[in-house]
Amino acid sequence: MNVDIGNALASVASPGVSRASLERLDEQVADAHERIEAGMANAEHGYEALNVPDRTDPDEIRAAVEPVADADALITVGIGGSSLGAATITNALDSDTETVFLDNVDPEWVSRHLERLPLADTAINVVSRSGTTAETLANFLVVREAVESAGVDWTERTIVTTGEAGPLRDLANRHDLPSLPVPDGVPGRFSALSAVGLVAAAVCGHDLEALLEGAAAEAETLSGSLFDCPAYAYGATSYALDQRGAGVNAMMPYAESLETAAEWFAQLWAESLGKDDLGQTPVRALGVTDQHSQLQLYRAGPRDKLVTFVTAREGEDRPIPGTDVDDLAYLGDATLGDLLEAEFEATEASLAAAGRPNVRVELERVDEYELGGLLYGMEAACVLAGELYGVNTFEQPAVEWAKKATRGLLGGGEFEEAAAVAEKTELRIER
Ligand SMILES: O=P(O)(O)OC[C@H]1O[C@](O)(CO)[C@@H](O)[C@@H]1O
Repeated sequence: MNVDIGNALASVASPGVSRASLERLDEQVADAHERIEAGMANAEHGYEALNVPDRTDPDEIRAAVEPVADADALITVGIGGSSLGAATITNALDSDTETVFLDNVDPEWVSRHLERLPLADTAINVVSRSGTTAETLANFLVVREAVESAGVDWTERTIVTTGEAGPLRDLANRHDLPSLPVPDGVPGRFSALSAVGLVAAAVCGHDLEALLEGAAAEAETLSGSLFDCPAYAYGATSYALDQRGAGVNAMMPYAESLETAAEWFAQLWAESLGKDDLGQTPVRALGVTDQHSQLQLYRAGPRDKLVTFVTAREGEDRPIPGTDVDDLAYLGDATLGDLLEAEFEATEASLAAAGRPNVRVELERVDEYELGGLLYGMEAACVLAGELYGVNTFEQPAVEWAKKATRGLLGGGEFEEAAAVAEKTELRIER
């Protein structure tokens, strides 16, 4: 990925970061890079995430999915990092395999999917690092029951990706299921380029080597200066803008195929940096669509936002037919791609004209190689930002309270968190 941080400079935007400030910050980037390099070299927890492309074996993944490689449909049962990386990749690329990501426990939504999928020709990709995530286990049990009710042997349709121990590992061993390990020392949100994200890509027939080559090429750009490394430039600029008041980061890809990438980024950024009362709030947005909804706030609301545009320089195009509507005649000589690009450039310029900071992340096109670079680049940007914030980038303790409360509410043990639920302060306004 390439980045253009020109519209984040203080000469353009407020908040903005001066070139001199970036040069001073670059000293911290150099120190952070040394820590990152050492962490990678020692396979330290978290930093190991940036070694994943070197550690992932595409042949091992393809061998595991071979029994279901011809599936017409794929259900991935996982949540957070155990779903969003896979969804980012498969939702961005064309495939004949229909993909469904059960990463919520909304009963109507789950039932609708199970009723319409060809379960006899559906692969089941169960992913959980811990193997204990309630939503994933609950959805797996529901999917297994539905598949059995359809007269299908679920053990012939299921692949498991999980840790060395836990209920899912036990299940895989007990039923001799094809299974893959999750990478040691890699938090789920950083594991898109491991089996966690690539099993789904393999079932869909995507080029795993290209994904990993794109990531590896991005890894080669990691250096001791933000001025030589797009990922560090993005991470450092986002951090610097947050320090100057841009506490929100709207991730706004100008490609439908990258909509899920914004959702993946939101977990990566929020769960890694949201600690010690610090962190920048990611907002999922989409161009051109959100020009007709959120742009008003981005351009004229509080000066508390960075907008991150992600664009692809090349892509399939389609002409706009001529029209006899005079006011729209100018469209008749254009293509949809021309319109998309013009709207992106106009929106980028409209924010700059209003002094609203924005950064452009550029891909050549949306393919496996570029996706691998984007995923790796944003992971590296996040690791660097975590170093600059001085937070523990790779843990997520704040999510545990609600898990305990949930278990308590469902009779899974005595948890004071569950008791707190009953003590809710109420002020009900009823119809
Ligand atoms: O892969 P697991 O262990 O099921 O966890 C799923 C997700 O839940 C979290 O642990 C947060 O609860 C995320 O960090 C993780 O990606």
